[in-house]
Amino acid sequence: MKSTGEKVLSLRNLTMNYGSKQVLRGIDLEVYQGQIIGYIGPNGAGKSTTVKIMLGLIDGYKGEVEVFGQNIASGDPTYKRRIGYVPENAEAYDNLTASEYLTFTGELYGMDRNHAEEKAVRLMKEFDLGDVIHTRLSSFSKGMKQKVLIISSLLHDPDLLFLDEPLSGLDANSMMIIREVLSQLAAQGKTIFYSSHIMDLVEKISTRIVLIVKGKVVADGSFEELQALSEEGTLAEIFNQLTGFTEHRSIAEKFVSIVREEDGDA
Ligand SMILES: Nc1ncnc2c1ncn2[C@@H]1O[C@H](COP(=O)(O)OP(=O)(O)OP(=O)(O)O)[C@@H](O)[C@H]1O
Repeated sequence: MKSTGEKVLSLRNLTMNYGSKQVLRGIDLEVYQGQIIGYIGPNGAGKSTTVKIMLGLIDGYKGEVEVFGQNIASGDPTYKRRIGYVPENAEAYDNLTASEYLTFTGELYGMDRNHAEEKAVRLMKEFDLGDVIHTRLSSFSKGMKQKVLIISSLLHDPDLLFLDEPLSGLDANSMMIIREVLSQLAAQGKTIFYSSHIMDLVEKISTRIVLIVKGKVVADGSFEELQALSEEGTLAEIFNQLTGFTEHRSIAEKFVSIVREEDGDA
Protein backbone atom coordinates (compact mmCIF):
# COMPACT_ATOMS: atom_id res chain seq x y z
CA MET A 1 0.00 0.00 0.00
CA LYS A 2 1.43 3.37 -1.03
CA SER A 3 0.68 6.85 0.11
CA THR A 4 2.00 10.19 -1.05
CA GLY A 5 4.19 10.87 1.99
CA GLU A 6 7.92 10.38 2.41
CA LYS A 7 9.16 6.80 2.57
CA VAL A 8 10.01 6.37 6.24
CA LEU A 9 10.94 2.69 6.42
CA SER A 10 12.18 0.28 3.83
CA LEU A 11 12.99 -3.36 4.50
CA ARG A 12 14.33 -5.40 1.61
CA ASN A 13 14.69 -9.15 1.91
CA LEU A 14 15.35 -8.92 5.64
CA THR A 15 16.49 -12.20 7.15
CA MET A 16 17.73 -12.99 10.62
CA ASN A 17 19.07 -16.15 12.17
CA TYR A 18 19.60 -17.02 15.80
CA GLY A 19 22.12 -19.83 15.60
CA SER A 20 20.66 -22.33 13.15
CA LYS A 21 17.13 -21.00 13.62
CA GLN A 22 15.83 -18.69 10.91
CA VAL A 23 13.61 -16.14 12.61
CA LEU A 24 13.00 -13.69 9.73
CA ARG A 25 12.70 -15.23 6.29
CA GLY A 26 12.80 -12.39 3.80
CA ILE A 27 10.65 -9.47 4.94
CA ASP A 28 9.89 -6.79 2.34
CA LEU A 29 8.11 -3.72 3.61
CA GLU A 30 7.83 -0.04 2.72
CA VAL A 31 6.19 2.33 5.16
CA TYR A 32 5.16 5.88 4.31
CA GLN A 33 4.83 8.99 6.43
CA GLY A 34 1.55 9.24 8.35
CA GLN A 35 0.74 5.55 8.24
CA ILE A 36 -0.24 3.64 11.37
CA ILE A 37 1.02 0.12 10.79
CA GLY A 38 -0.47 -2.64 12.90
CA TYR A 39 2.32 -5.23 12.92
CA ILE A 40 0.75 -8.48 14.08
CA GLY A 41 1.51 -12.18 14.17
CA PRO A 42 1.55 -15.22 16.46
CA ASN A 43 3.90 -15.42 19.45
CA GLY A 44 7.44 -15.92 18.21
CA ALA A 45 6.64 -14.81 14.62
CA GLY A 46 9.49 -12.27 14.65
CA LYS A 47 7.74 -8.95 15.35
CA SER A 48 10.01 -7.71 18.14
CA THR A 49 13.06 -8.92 16.24
CA THR A 50 12.07 -6.82 13.21
CA VAL A 51 11.53 -3.75 15.37
CA LYS A 52 14.81 -4.19 17.26
CA ILE A 53 16.72 -4.49 13.97
CA MET A 54 15.21 -1.21 12.73
CA LEU A 55 16.15 0.43 16.04
CA GLY A 56 19.74 -0.70 15.62
CA LEU A 57 19.54 -2.89 18.73
CA ILE A 58 20.28 -6.19 16.94
CA ASP A 59 23.14 -6.92 14.56
CA GLY A 60 23.76 -9.86 12.29
CA TYR A 61 20.74 -9.50 10.01
CA LYS A 62 20.92 -9.83 6.22
CA GLY A 63 19.15 -7.63 3.71
CA GLU A 64 18.70 -3.87 3.58
CA VAL A 65 17.12 -1.66 6.21
CA GLU A 66 16.54 2.02 5.53
CA VAL A 67 15.07 4.46 8.03
CA PHE A 68 14.28 7.97 6.77
CA GLY A 69 16.04 6.98 3.54
CA GLN A 70 19.30 6.17 5.32
CA ASN A 71 20.76 2.67 5.38
CA ILE A 72 21.15 1.92 9.10
CA ALA A 73 24.28 -0.14 8.35
CA SER A 74 26.07 3.08 7.34
CA GLY A 75 26.99 3.54 10.99
CA ASP A 76 25.50 7.02 11.44
CA PRO A 77 23.17 6.78 14.46
CA THR A 78 21.61 10.27 14.15
CA TYR A 79 18.40 8.80 12.71
CA LYS A 80 17.66 7.44 16.19
CA ARG A 81 16.95 10.94 17.50
CA ARG A 82 13.86 11.04 15.31
CA ILE A 83 12.54 7.77 16.75
CA GLY A 84 10.49 7.01 19.86
CA TYR A 85 10.20 3.49 21.27
CA VAL A 86 7.97 1.79 23.81
CA PRO A 87 9.57 -1.63 24.37
CA GLU A 88 7.57 -4.71 25.25
CA ASN A 89 9.65 -5.40 28.32
CA ALA A 90 11.10 -2.18 29.61
CA GLU A 91 14.19 -2.07 31.72
CA ALA A 92 12.79 -0.21 34.66
CA TYR A 93 15.06 2.28 36.35
CA ASP A 94 13.13 1.71 39.51
CA ASN A 95 15.32 3.79 41.77
CA LEU A 96 14.68 6.94 39.77
CA THR A 97 11.64 9.15 40.23
CA ALA A 98 9.34 9.57 37.24
CA SER A 99 10.67 13.07 36.68
CA GLU A 100 14.32 11.94 36.92
CA TYR A 101 13.71 9.07 34.50
CA LEU A 102 11.97 11.24 31.92
CA THR A 103 14.53 14.03 32.15
CA PHE A 104 17.29 11.44 31.73
CA THR A 105 15.72 9.86 28.63
CA GLY A 106 14.95 13.30 27.20
CA GLU A 107 18.62 14.23 27.53
CA LEU A 108 19.60 10.96 25.81
CA TYR A 109 17.53 12.14 22.85
CA GLY A 110 19.41 15.44 22.84
CA MET A 111 16.94 17.62 24.70
CA ASP A 112 17.96 20.43 26.98
CA ARG A 113 17.61 19.24 30.59
CA ASN A 114 15.26 21.97 31.82
CA HIS A 115 13.12 21.76 28.74
CA ALA A 116 12.84 17.97 29.09
CA GLU A 117 11.87 18.23 32.75
CA GLU A 118 9.33 20.97 32.25
CA LYS A 119 7.70 19.17 29.31
CA ALA A 120 7.70 15.84 31.18
CA VAL A 121 5.93 17.38 34.16
CA ARG A 122 3.21 18.87 31.95
CA LEU A 123 2.70 15.58 30.11
CA MET A 124 2.52 13.64 33.39
CA LYS A 125 -0.16 15.98 34.67
CA GLU A 126 -2.22 15.31 31.53
CA PHE A 127 -1.90 11.58 32.25
CA ASP A 128 -3.09 11.92 35.82
CA LEU A 129 0.39 11.40 37.23
CA GLY A 130 0.64 14.89 38.71
CA ASP A 131 0.81 13.58 42.29
CA VAL A 132 3.67 11.15 41.66
CA ILE A 133 6.07 13.23 39.60
CA HIS A 134 8.74 12.99 42.28
CA THR A 135 7.92 9.45 43.39
CA ARG A 136 10.20 6.51 42.63
CA LEU A 137 9.12 4.25 39.79
CA SER A 138 9.47 1.22 42.09
CA SER A 139 6.19 2.17 43.75
CA PHE A 140 4.27 2.68 40.49
CA SER A 141 1.54 0.29 39.33
CA LYS A 142 1.96 -1.45 35.96
CA GLY A 143 -0.33 1.02 34.19
CA MET A 144 1.41 4.03 35.77
CA LYS A 145 4.80 2.74 34.60
CA GLN A 146 3.38 2.19 31.14
CA LYS A 147 2.21 5.79 31.00
CA VAL A 148 5.73 6.95 31.92
CA LEU A 149 7.16 4.80 29.11
CA ILE A 150 4.72 6.29 26.63
CA ILE A 151 5.64 9.81 27.73
CA SER A 152 9.32 8.95 27.46
CA SER A 153 8.83 7.74 23.86
CA LEU A 154 7.12 11.00 22.87
CA LEU A 155 8.98 13.63 24.89
CA HIS A 156 11.34 14.60 22.07
CA ASP A 157 8.52 14.78 19.51
CA PRO A 158 9.82 11.94 17.30
CA ASP A 159 8.79 11.49 13.66
CA LEU A 160 8.62 7.71 13.90
CA LEU A 161 7.19 5.73 16.82
CA PHE A 162 7.73 2.04 17.51
CA LEU A 163 5.21 0.71 20.01
CA ASP A 164 5.44 -2.85 21.26
CA GLU A 165 2.22 -3.70 23.15
CA PRO A 166 2.02 -0.08 24.39
CA LEU A 167 -1.36 -0.25 26.09
CA SER A 168 -0.56 -3.18 28.31
CA GLY A 169 -1.85 -2.47 31.80
CA LEU A 170 -3.71 0.71 30.87
CA ASP A 171 -7.30 1.21 31.98
CA ALA A 172 -10.08 1.81 29.44
CA ASN A 173 -10.02 5.60 29.86
CA SER A 174 -6.25 5.84 29.42
CA MET A 175 -6.45 3.58 26.36
CA MET A 176 -8.92 5.95 24.78
CA ILE A 177 -6.59 8.88 25.36
CA ILE A 178 -3.60 7.07 23.85
CA ARG A 179 -5.61 5.90 20.85
CA GLU A 180 -6.68 9.45 20.21
CA VAL A 181 -3.12 10.76 20.72
CA LEU A 182 -1.80 8.27 18.16
CA SER A 183 -4.48 9.17 15.61
CA GLN A 184 -3.78 12.88 16.00
CA LEU A 185 -0.02 12.39 15.75
CA ALA A 186 -0.44 10.36 12.54
CA ALA A 187 -2.77 13.02 11.13
CA GLN A 188 0.04 15.51 11.79
CA GLY A 189 2.51 13.44 9.77
CA LYS A 190 4.05 11.12 12.36
CA THR A 191 4.51 7.49 11.40
CA ILE A 192 3.54 4.76 13.85
CA PHE A 193 4.61 1.15 13.88
CA TYR A 194 2.35 -0.61 16.32
CA SER A 195 2.77 -4.18 17.47
CA SER A 196 0.07 -5.76 19.59
CA HIS A 197 -2.01 -8.86 20.23
CA ILE A 198 -5.12 -6.87 21.10
CA MET A 199 -6.84 -7.36 17.77
CA ASP A 200 -9.83 -5.08 18.20
CA LEU A 201 -7.50 -2.18 19.01
CA VAL A 202 -5.25 -2.92 16.04
CA GLU A 203 -8.35 -3.14 13.85
CA LYS A 204 -9.56 0.28 15.01
CA ILE A 205 -6.31 2.18 15.09
CA SER A 206 -4.31 0.93 12.09
CA THR A 207 -4.46 2.42 8.62
CA ARG A 208 -2.58 -0.63 7.41
CA ILE A 209 -2.14 -4.08 8.90
CA VAL A 210 0.87 -6.30 8.27
CA LEU A 211 0.58 -9.91 9.40
CA ILE A 212 3.72 -11.99 9.75
CA VAL A 213 3.84 -15.72 10.33
CA LYS A 214 7.11 -17.56 10.95
CA GLY A 215 9.20 -14.61 9.80
CA LYS A 216 7.32 -13.90 6.55
CA VAL A 217 4.68 -11.35 5.59
CA VAL A 218 1.48 -13.24 4.77
CA ALA A 219 -0.95 -10.32 4.53
CA ASP A 220 -0.52 -6.58 4.06
CA GLY A 221 -3.31 -4.06 3.57
CA SER A 222 -6.09 -2.07 5.18
CA PHE A 223 -8.51 -3.89 7.45
CA GLU A 224 -11.09 -3.85 4.64
CA GLU A 225 -8.55 -5.37 2.24
CA LEU A 226 -7.74 -8.14 4.71
CA GLN A 227 -11.42 -8.80 5.21
CA ALA A 228 -11.90 -9.22 1.47
CA LEU A 229 -8.94 -11.59 1.40
CA SER A 230 -10.26 -13.92 4.06
CA GLU A 231 -14.03 -13.42 4.06
CA GLU A 232 -13.98 -13.25 7.83
CA GLY A 233 -15.50 -10.65 10.16
CA THR A 234 -13.24 -9.33 12.89
CA LEU A 235 -9.48 -8.99 12.76
CA ALA A 236 -9.22 -11.73 15.41
CA GLU A 237 -11.12 -14.11 13.10
CA ILE A 238 -9.03 -13.07 10.10
CA PHE A 239 -5.92 -13.68 12.22
CA ASN A 240 -7.18 -17.19 13.11
CA GLN A 241 -7.89 -17.99 9.49
CA LEU A 242 -4.70 -16.59 7.97
CA THR A 243 -2.55 -18.29 10.57
CA GLY A 244 -4.42 -21.53 9.92
CA PHE A 245 -5.68 -21.85 13.46
CA THR A 246 -8.95 -23.72 14.06
CA GLU A 247 -8.19 -25.79 17.11
CA HIS A 248 -8.86 -23.54 20.09
CA ARG A 249 -11.69 -25.71 21.39
CA SER A 250 -9.86 -29.05 21.20
CA ILE A 251 -6.70 -27.55 22.72
CA ALA A 252 -8.77 -26.02 25.54
CA GLU A 253 -10.51 -29.37 26.19
CA LYS A 254 -7.17 -31.15 26.42
CA PHE A 255 -5.79 -28.42 28.67
CA VAL A 256 -8.77 -28.54 31.04
CA SER A 257 -8.69 -32.33 31.17
CA ILE A 258 -5.03 -32.24 32.23
CA VAL A 259 -5.80 -29.57 34.85
CA ARG A 260 -8.65 -31.74 36.18
CA GLU A 261 -6.62 -34.97 36.43
CA GLU A 262 -6.69 -36.49 39.87
CA ASP A 263 -3.44 -37.40 41.61
CA GLY A 264 -2.40 -40.79 40.30
CA ASP A 265 -4.12 -40.38 36.89
CA ALA A 266 -1.65 -40.84 34.09
N1 LIG B 1 18.13 -13.30 21.73
C1 LIG B 1 17.58 -14.37 21.16
N2 LIG B 1 18.26 -15.52 21.04
C2 LIG B 1 17.72 -16.60 20.45
N3 LIG B 1 16.47 -16.63 19.92
C3 LIG B 1 15.73 -15.51 20.01
C4 LIG B 1 16.24 -14.32 20.63
N4 LIG B 1 15.29 -13.37 20.55
C5 LIG B 1 14.24 -13.92 19.93
N5 LIG B 1 14.51 -15.22 19.61
C6 LIG B 1 13.60 -16.13 18.90
O1 LIG B 1 13.18 -15.50 17.71
C7 LIG B 1 11.81 -15.81 17.45
C8 LIG B 1 11.06 -14.51 17.24
O2 LIG B 1 11.01 -13.79 18.46
P1 LIG B 1 10.31 -12.36 18.57
O3 LIG B 1 10.52 -11.87 19.96
O4 LIG B 1 10.75 -11.50 17.45
O5 LIG B 1 8.79 -12.77 18.33
P2 LIG B 1 7.47 -11.89 18.47
O6 LIG B 1 6.74 -12.04 17.19
O7 LIG B 1 7.80 -10.52 18.92
O8 LIG B 1 6.70 -12.70 19.60
P3 LIG B 1 5.69 -12.25 20.78
O9 LIG B 1 4.38 -11.99 20.10
O10 LIG B 1 5.62 -13.47 21.64
O11 LIG B 1 6.26 -11.06 21.47
C9 LIG B 1 11.33 -16.66 18.62
O12 LIG B 1 11.38 -18.00 18.21
C10 LIG B 1 12.34 -16.41 19.70
O13 LIG B 1 12.51 -17.54 20.50
